[in-house]
Amino acid sequence: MHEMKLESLITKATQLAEATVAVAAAEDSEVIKAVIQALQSGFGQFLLYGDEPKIYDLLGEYVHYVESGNIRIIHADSKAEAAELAVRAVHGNEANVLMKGNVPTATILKAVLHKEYGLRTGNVLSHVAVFEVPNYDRYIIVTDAAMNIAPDLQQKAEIVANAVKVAKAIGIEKPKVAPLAAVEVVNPAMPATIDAAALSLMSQRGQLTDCIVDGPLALDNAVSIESAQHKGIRSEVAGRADILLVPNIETGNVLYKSLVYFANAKVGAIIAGAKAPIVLTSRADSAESKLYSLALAICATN
Ligand SMILES: CCCC(=O)OP(=O)(O)O
Repeated sequence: MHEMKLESLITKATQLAEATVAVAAAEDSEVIKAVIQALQSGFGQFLLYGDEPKIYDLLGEYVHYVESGNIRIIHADSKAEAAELAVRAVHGNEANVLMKGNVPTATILKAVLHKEYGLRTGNVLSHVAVFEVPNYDRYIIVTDAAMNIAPDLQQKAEIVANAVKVAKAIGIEKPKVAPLAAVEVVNPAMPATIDAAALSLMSQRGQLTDCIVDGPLALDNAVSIESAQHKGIRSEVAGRADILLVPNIETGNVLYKSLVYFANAKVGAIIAGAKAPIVLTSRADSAESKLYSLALAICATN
């Protein structure tokens, strides 16, 4: 069984090669807290783009990190400009991790996808969120809550591949993947069930590697062995899923926020598949989640 505490990613991040993180719109108390906690834990160098006076104000007694060179502040007049400058820093190899600060997801993604200075590689970019859920014995990885609106089958296959790489980076060697739907049988009127069945066959035929995909599964029988047994579902994945592949962004975003707000889950989240990992949490997520996301990004760079 892999270590399933997000805290363990912080220890791992301190043991890996030094990373430089470009933060877009760093003028946010939770973002600054996460940056300080990362430096106190012993990982990361930070380029903070945004409203310089506000960032200085938020740093308060920790301004010595600017004097020591662990933090550099670069003023931007708007959130869009901060996003562009931070993305350009990664594009130009000044930084090897990008972080969303207090900027809407759409604004940072617009810069990430920019044709001239963006971070595309030709792969599908997708959001991967790793949850530590109270009273649950393993990480739950949800993909995609933030980037792909209504992925087709090919995009879903690439989203799975991105999530599998992240799972491996945190010690899950052969993750079990549940493509979620509202039911656990193929129903021609429900496209998510047809894609789930196709992905399962792709897994059996070796078109999706380093993982076991089986679905469609509904959320209950993906994560609860009791539910799977009760419903008589025979599957290697049922009740033991590591990765939940959601059919669309609405399902993913609602599941992400349900886990945080109703289940008190902790999360670390990034976008994978770009030139560099992108720390991408909700603006409203805690400093702790942003810290775990930074650690996850650093684990994913190595
Ligand atoms: C789940 C991360 C994407 C998201 O919903 O971000 P915001 O809450 O900042 O819009």
